[in-house]
Amino acid sequence: MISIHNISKVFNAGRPNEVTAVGGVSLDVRMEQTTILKGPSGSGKTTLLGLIGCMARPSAGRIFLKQREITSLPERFLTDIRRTTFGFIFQQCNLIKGITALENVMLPAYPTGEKFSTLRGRAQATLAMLGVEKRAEAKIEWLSGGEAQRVAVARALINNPAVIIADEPTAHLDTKLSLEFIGIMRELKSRGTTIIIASHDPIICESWLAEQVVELRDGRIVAGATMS
Ligand SMILES: Nc1ncnc2c1ncn2[C@@H]1O[C@H](COP(=O)(O)OP(=O)(O)OP(=O)(O)O)[C@@H](O)[C@H]1O
Repeated sequence: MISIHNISKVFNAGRPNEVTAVGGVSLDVRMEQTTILKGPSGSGKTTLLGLIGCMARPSAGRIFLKQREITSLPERFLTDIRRTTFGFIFQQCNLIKGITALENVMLPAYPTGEKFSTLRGRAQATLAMLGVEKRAEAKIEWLSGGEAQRVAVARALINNPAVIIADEPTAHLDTKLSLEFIGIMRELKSRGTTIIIASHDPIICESWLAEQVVELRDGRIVAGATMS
């Protein structure tokens, strides 16, 4: 369980342009389930994902990962938790051009200090699991949209994370690719992965992925919007 207790994130605190992106959110994310954060643009979805995934620190409140309070841990512990617990899928894939699909997948695992050949083998196996092993040596700019999406998922999986965090993963995909993405998530869920997705795409929000839906507006949970 990831327990979020009264968490807030304020940007530019004390300045005229102060923004409360997340204001007093409390939420339990169940492991091995899928949770969707939905809400209009600017409602705080990305910020909340970043807080859950230890990419940013909250201004107030606490987060517990399997009963361990992680909010106040020193940065080096947070980096470690981020790397071993979470895999991130971004809106525009965020793959690095100029290097190959395989190299992109391996990148998040370099800091683990693992042997290069072991890491390479695991990256190849992950690409194969997603059906894009034949594109391993292709540069990112040579990939189709669907291939790039699968490589982005492979990169998120390389450190075998317990939790996948995806921010608007279908925003730039057509219906076919969006359904493909949902299929990949189904496979991950069947392997016991916890999935948290920020999306306002009806294809996602009305799919089986909507096990727990949390609706945000102006950085707060809309009353009565959490369902399971
Ligand atoms: N680094 C930042 N500095 C200042 N304000 C920020 C920053 N990041 C986000 N915000 C503001 O916080 C609010 C919530 O933004 P956030 O990106 O979390 O919303 P969102 O629901 O993910 O929106 P979208 O769907 O458009 O990505 C917005 O008003 C945004 O402008």
